[in-house]
Amino acid sequence: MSRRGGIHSDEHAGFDRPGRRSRPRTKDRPDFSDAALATVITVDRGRYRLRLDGASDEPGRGLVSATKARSLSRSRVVVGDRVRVVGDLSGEEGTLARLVEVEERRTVLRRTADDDDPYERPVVANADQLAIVTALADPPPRPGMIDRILVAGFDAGLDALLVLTKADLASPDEIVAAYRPLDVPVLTTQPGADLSDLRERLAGRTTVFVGHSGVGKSTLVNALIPGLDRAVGAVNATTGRGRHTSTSAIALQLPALPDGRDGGWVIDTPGVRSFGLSHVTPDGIVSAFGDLAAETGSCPRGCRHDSTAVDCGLDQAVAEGRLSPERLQSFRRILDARLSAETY
Ligand SMILES: Nc1nc2c(ncn2[C@@H]2O[C@H](COP(=O)(O)OP(=O)(O)OP(=O)(O)O)[C@@H](O)[C@H]2O)c(=O)[nH]1
Ligand SMILES: [Zn+2]
Repeated sequence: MSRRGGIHSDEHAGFDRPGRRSRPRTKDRPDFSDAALATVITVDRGRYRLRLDGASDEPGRGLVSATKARSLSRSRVVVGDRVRVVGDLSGEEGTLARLVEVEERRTVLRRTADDDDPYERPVVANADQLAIVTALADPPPRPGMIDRILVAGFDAGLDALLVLTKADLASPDEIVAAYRPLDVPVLTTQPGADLSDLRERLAGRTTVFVGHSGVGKSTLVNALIPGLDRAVGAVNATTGRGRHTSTSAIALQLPALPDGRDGGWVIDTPGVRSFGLSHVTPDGIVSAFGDLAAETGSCPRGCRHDSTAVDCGLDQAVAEGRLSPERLQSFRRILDARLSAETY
């Protein structure tokens, strides 16, 4: 993976002309290390909405709009990116700052449009956790989809969390049982539910919310952030924009916990229909599970660790009692989500 200007530019690797990349860059590149730091909270057709570091927590403070400097024209900047910004930082109506540098990403959640798409696209940068929001009914849960999103999250090194909505309509028991062997925490909600467990899980970290359209993700985000009115068509206090913002991801700050701790950030993403995984390798998934990864040392080269694999170290670990068969079975179900071409 090559780096340029502090950003992983791998997503467009296929388009890069060779001469450009080898150009020496340290000598004449301006030094922006003193420029203000900010986080990208929305991206809308070449306009970036940023929140400056150190701004007060009051809604609407420290927000500026920016465009990318020409030096970044070929780098993709996504929600969650940490950036350096110069120019007019007043945030006043009509002002436009200039985004000059993207800091190295801690994590990148990626997806491909579908499994045949050779170009992986970063979706969100620097998240800590991925919350998969699924309704227990209306629409019914799609375990294949949950698994695919989980795979992308594990591959990105994010912690996973399953949030089951509409618990007033159906029982969560089956899904809870399916994910227990993988140690994925499962929380349930319904109208009027106490969200303190969820708030606790979100506190102090950045969590990407991903889910199929109609599962109640906006309802949940609105419940977490009083006064937000997400996706009801009204102008949004945080972004100053209307309903169309729900077609792109947005970072939203959660209120502090009752004891004063930082509530964390949610990155709400638009309802997904598919989650292509062609960029994910079996070893990328295995590495999310330390105990399993430790057992793959004896696997033959190129082992896919799936149920058809021959001499896989994971089977040996079960045979020798170091790994529970349920955990291996659940892991392989996840792996199948990557290997199958199924999309939704
Ligand atoms: N019974 C029940 N209905 C819910 C619950 N949560 C949300 N709903 C309803 O489900 C429908 C979809 O909710 P939204 O919050 O718009 O779902 P979404 O996932 O944001 O969907 P998109 O906006 O299409 O991405 C609405 O009619 C909600 O009132 C719940 O816990 N129980
Ligand atoms: Zn193996």
